[in-house]
Amino acid sequence: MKEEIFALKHIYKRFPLGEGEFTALKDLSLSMQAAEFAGLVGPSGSGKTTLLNIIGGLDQPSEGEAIVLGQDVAKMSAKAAANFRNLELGFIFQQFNLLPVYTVFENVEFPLLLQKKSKAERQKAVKEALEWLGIAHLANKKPDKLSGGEGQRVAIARAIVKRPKLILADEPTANLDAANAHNIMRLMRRLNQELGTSFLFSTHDEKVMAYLERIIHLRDGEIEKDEAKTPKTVSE
Ligand SMILES: Nc1ncnc2c1ncn2[C@@H]1O[C@H](COP(=O)(O)OP(=O)(O)OP(=O)(O)O)[C@@H](O)[C@H]1O
Repeated sequence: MKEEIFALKHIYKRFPLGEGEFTALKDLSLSMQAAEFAGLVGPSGSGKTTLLNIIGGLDQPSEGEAIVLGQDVAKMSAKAAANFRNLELGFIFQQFNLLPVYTVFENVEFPLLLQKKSKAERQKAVKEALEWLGIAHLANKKPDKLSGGEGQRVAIARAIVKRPKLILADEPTANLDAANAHNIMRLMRRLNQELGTSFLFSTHDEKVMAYLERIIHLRDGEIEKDEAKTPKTVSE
């Protein structure tokens, strides 16, 4: 049997709006199995980021059940959710979110410090992650000395260094040119296939969609279509 990565049931998310409220997610149910490479697509405001935030324990649903890696993120305290994110999940954002005063090595090491790993474990894991992404030679550079493609590789190394089962990637190619966007997608697909890491993207980018094997179309906070497709292969 395949391992379930998350299962959302009848999720509603309401935000206060003026005197009333705005419903950003409406009775949404969705699940994902281990090693899937999937994406949320849909018009601006359709609820993609809101949904990623709920799965990532960054926000809580107003109603419904959200089990992520066996844990009920809808009922966690803020502290428990932060701990869960540090231990279990990888995040990749369009702005990379690297810490400017630290080197590439230190940026990638950071999640392992939060996990209180020993120095020897940290060094081994960071070295492996940098090698995986082909950026070992950048270890001592500061983020402001990196190109966009290099910066996003560092962000991916930071996300995979703790070997999470699930990586959430919100518009990861938005700040990259076409060649870098393809390179980054190929790398993530390789990580997905070789390490078995599940990825859930939020994207408007056709280049990202080409690599996905499942596309979940959102509209006005609901799933309009959940489509399996044949992805572009990494060698294309
Ligand atoms: N904190 C908030 N307070 C009020 N409304 C919010 C909040 N966060 C999101 N919304 C609203 O919920 C809806 C969904 O937003 P969300 O950011 O999830 O959309 P999206 O599909 O990710 O859009 P984009 O593609 O532009 O990033 C939008 O109408 C947005 O204005």
